[in-house]
Amino acid sequence: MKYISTRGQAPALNFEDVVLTGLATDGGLYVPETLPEFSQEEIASWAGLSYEALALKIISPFVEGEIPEADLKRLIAASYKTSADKGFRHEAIAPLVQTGHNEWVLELFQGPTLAFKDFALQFLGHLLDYVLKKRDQKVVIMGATSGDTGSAAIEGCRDCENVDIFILHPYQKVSDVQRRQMTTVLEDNVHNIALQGNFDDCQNMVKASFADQSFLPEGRQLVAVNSINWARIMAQIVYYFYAGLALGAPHRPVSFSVPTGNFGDIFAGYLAKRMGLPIEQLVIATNSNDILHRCISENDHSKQALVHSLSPSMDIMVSSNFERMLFDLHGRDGNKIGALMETFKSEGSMVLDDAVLAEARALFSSYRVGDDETVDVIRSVFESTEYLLDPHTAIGVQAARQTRRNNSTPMVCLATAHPAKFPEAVKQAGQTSDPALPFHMQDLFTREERYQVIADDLSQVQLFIRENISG
Ligand SMILES: Cc1ncc(COP(=O)(O)O)c(C=O)c1O
Ligand SMILES: N[C@@H](CCOP(=O)(O)O)C(=O)O
Repeated sequence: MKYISTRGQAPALNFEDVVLTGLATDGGLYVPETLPEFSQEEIASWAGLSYEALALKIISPFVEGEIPEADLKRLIAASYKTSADKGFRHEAIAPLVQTGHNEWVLELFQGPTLAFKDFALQFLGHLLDYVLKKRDQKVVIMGATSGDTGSAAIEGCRDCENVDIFILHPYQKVSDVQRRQMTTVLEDNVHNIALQGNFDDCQNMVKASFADQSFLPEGRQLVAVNSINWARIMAQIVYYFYAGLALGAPHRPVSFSVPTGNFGDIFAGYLAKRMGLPIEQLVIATNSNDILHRCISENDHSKQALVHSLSPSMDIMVSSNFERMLFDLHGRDGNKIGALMETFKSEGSMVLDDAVLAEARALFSSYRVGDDETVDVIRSVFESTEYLLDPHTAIGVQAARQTRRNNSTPMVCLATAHPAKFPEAVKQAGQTSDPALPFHMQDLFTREERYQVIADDLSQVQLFIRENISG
């Protein structure tokens, strides 16, 4: 399988090189040159497979010719093991819970750091360890987080011998639980930077560093743990198939509502559809940082000031993976995407052609949910079902309810995080005590923290990284 850049000017790469490369040299993102497609019969034959067995079916074609099946099987088994602390806390790995008429919540927060990021980052950690040992290579991971990617990446990579990991989070703009999940990991190869800026500033800094890596010591290269890394998206495709099969696909269609920020998760859903899963509706659910909702509903893809919300992990204005979507919507014309992204960078906005917009609207519904509505949904779902949603999941549930076209098709709302990560929103929704953290995190607030506050200044951040890379 070859991978090509969305901007058409970078060399095509194989899977392992794509995993280690992050951003393409032309600033684009890597996507598979061709997408595997599964027949309805083949998908039907997967009914009842375990999560690991299904992951093997879906991931195999993407790594064919590079990772032998026995090795891939081992990586997958290590990534999706059940355990009370370092693994998934539910036998089903991604269990479904019914919250309304033909409405389901897919619990993607059963992993070690309580967010959907564990699905891809547990796998990426094992994959990197495997590839780097094979190549006898050391790398530097640099990642940006609005709260969840950071801890999942640290958890996934803390035991990788050949990795130094540097995670940038926006100072004082992630929840206390999220920050402590990252900053209480004290291994020598783990470094947390609290950047005096917002998530977009963190992400810009990461992208700028990928574009010019001359600040690194000789022989080191940056590796991405954000969803610019293709392996992240690939691993996330699996749970769409898993939920769809559990609800009767491919014999009946299924819909998904996805709390959206960087557009990685819903892009994985779009790919699942193209690979053969009969998905009827894909809902982009945003908080008040609603550039994607405005784009789909009004053709207004313009940057606005980033607002700090009760769903901080989705406080994102520039959604990296939308570029991958635009690439497909523009007939995979890299030159067009290069020009479009340049316009967006220089003018802060872009307008889609009528045909492109029409196709985007055929593929996606969208809805924006502000903080008050988020709190109301957490409260009302709890009152009717005693099920406690986290604020991001609540946005997905509300967007599903507001945009749903067909009640006879199961609607799956992706539960992207555990409510214990966001006690503030939960309290505002009328809960009198904080949701309990799982057993392995009960001492989180007594653990020692280590992090560095740094100004929103590229050279200061790069200096910190350079000085802290292991020898
Ligand atoms: C809890 C949670 N929900 C939703 C999202 C949005 O996912 P994506 O960035 O893949 O759109 C994120 C992070 O991005 C998140 O951490
Ligand atoms: N919500 C994310 C933001 C980064 O998104 P990613 O999927 O590109 O890693 C977070 O929690 O950090």
